[in-house]
Amino acid sequence: GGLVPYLAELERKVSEHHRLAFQSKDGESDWQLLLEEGEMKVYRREVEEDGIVVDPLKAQNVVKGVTAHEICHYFWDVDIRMEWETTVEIVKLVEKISDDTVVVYQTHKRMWPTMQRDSLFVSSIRQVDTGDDEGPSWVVCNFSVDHPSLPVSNKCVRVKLNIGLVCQTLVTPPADGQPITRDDLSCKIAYAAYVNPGGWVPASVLRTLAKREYPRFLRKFSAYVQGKTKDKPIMF
Ligand SMILES: CC(C)(C)c1cc(CCc2ccccn2)cc(-c2ccc(S(=O)(=O)CCO)cc2)c1
Repeated sequence: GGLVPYLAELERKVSEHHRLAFQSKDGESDWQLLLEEGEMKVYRREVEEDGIVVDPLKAQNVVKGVTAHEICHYFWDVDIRMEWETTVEIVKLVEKISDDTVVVYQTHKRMWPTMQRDSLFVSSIRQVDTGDDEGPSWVVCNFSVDHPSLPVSNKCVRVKLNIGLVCQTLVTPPADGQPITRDDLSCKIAYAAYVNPGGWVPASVLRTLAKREYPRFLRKFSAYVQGKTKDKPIMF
C-alpha cells in the first residue's frame, strides 16, 4: 500500500526510541521534573513550534509482576485499547500491515476549551536486542502518518504524534530450581511522547492537560496490565 515509505521511517523511529530510552538525561539538563511518585518519574521540556506547544515528555516507571512483553502487548493491542485509554472516543483499526504493525485511527475526547482532535498513526511492536545482560527490550512505536482512506476531517484537528514505549523485564532469580513467579518479575518502562496538537491551544491549557494526563495514563495503564495478567501464565 501507500505506506511503504513509512516503514523505513518506522524502523528509524524504533531505533531512536530504543537508543534514547534508558539513556541518562544528564546531558539534556533542560528536562523539567514534573512529578516523582515512587519509581515513576515524569519529565518534560518546554518547546513551541510556530507558537504551538509541542513539549516532549519522557517518563520512567517500574511495574511489579509483569514482563516487558506484557506491557508492550497490552499497549499495542488495538482491541483492548478502550479498556485503559480513557481519553479516546473512537479507536479504529485502519489497516493491518503485518502481525506486529497496524495503522490506527483515533478520535480523542474533546478537552475543553479546545476543538476535538483525532490521530492517525502506524503502531508497531517488536523485540529489540539491547546487547546488555538485562536481555532484550520490547518496544512499541506509534507515529503519525497520512493515509489516503482517512483524510483530515473538518470536524477534528489532526494531531501529529511520535510515541515510544521501551520496556525491559527485570527478574530476581528465585531460589535455585524454583520456577519464576510474578513475584520475581518487574518491568522497567521508558515512555517518550511528542504530541503536536495540530493547531493552536493556549500554552497553559496544554501544559495543564499534559501534566494531568500523562501521569494518569502511566498509573492507570500499569495497574490495568497488572490486573489483566495476574492470573495468567507469564508472557516472556
Ligand atoms: C494533551 C496531551 C496530553 C498532550 C495529549 C493530547 C492529545 C490529543 C487531544 C488534545 C490535544 C490538544 C488539546 C486537546 N486535546 C493526545 C495525546 C496522546 C495521544 C496518544 C498517546 S499514546 O501513548 O499513543 C496511547 C494511544 O492513545 C498518548 C497521548 C496527548
